[in-house]
Amino acid sequence: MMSMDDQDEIPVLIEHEGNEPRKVPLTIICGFLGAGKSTLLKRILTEQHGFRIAVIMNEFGDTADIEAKTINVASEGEQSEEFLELANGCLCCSIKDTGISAIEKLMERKGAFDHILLETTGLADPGPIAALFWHNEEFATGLGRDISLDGVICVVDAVFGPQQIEEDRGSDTVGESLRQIAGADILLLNKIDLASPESVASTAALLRGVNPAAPIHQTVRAEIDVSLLLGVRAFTAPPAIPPTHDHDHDHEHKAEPTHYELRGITSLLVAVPVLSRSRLNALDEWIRTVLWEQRLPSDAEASPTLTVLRCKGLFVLDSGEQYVLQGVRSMYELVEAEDALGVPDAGKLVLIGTGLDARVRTSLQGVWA
Ligand SMILES: Nc1nc2c(ncn2[C@@H]2O[C@H](COP(=O)(O)OP(=O)(O)OP(=O)(O)O)[C@@H](O)[C@H]2O)c(=O)[nH]1
Repeated sequence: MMSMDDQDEIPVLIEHEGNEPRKVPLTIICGFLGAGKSTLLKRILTEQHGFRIAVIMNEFGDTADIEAKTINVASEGEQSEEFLELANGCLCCSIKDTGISAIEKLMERKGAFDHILLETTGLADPGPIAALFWHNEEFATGLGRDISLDGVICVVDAVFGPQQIEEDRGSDTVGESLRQIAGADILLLNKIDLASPESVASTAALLRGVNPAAPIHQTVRAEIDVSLLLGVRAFTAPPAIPPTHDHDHDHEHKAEPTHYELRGITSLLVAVPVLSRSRLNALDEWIRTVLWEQRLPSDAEASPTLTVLRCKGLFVLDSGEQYVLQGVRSMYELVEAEDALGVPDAGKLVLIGTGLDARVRTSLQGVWA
């Protein structure tokens, strides 16, 4: 498995693995500081929703007072993990050091739960964590082979979110809040009771501008049907990309003018016509060149501004087959859709990152022109 950090290795496309035993899906929760991650977890840990969820938190904090059936403490050297079995069937696990050992411990109890939620600390970039769980070879040979990444949820503060994004925009690099939004499969716009409807709408538009592929759920105290968050199979199912319209979806061209000029992060949503097999191969090569070499195939040199943080796509072949593209940074896979979704008459591709301008769109469209 590849990342841009492994400069020395030659990237290899992941092969489709075919039939394999059911894996436990894992969902990553990230979010802005104080946006409501703990509130969401507490809700999941206490509500009767019928899901047996194992939650991995950095610390129990004020959720430790939740009524627990049994408490198990496992200590190994300096590591210590605690497990709480909760009345609603959830299993709660605290991690104080690296997440992996806690997750491996948890997997020894496989059967006690059917979904894992992993909370990250505020303002952590979910990209590397998602990459870890997503076809990480080292991890995949251990207990982690039984885990599949279901999706990344980002909780955004409706009050301070815009300000946080504004601050990120002021920094020279792409800030963490933008990376979080860009890397999410689901966005929770929380605390909408504390913001005016106009402000909530403008923040939602801002989020859509950064990440047009993720549904946005507006919540108060993270109140949401848990089934909207889990089992989305963001990394194996065809992505629920909004329909493409005639007008451009580049951030620069968005209808909603926003005073948050999103420095750095842009998104490109392109309709892809029905492709022949050879065009799909050409598209694969285009994606590979952009993701791994940070250049357009027509350019000799890498572009310092061209970065793809996240990509998703659904491509339809003239044979009727459908292919799903999923990528986190320089890692991506292009596999035949597990269950073809009806017969869409065309495909689409979403790229989220930096430097995704009109030249990139033109170059991409040149693949099938
Ligand atoms: N009014 C209002 N308050 C909320 C809402 N959601 C969360 N809060 C409050 O906001 C504060 C922060 O919420 P947390 O759930 O702790 O946020 P967090 O993202 O876990 O915070 P960190 O872990 O510190 O990053 C708490 O006091 C919550 O009770 C909401 O929708 N409306």
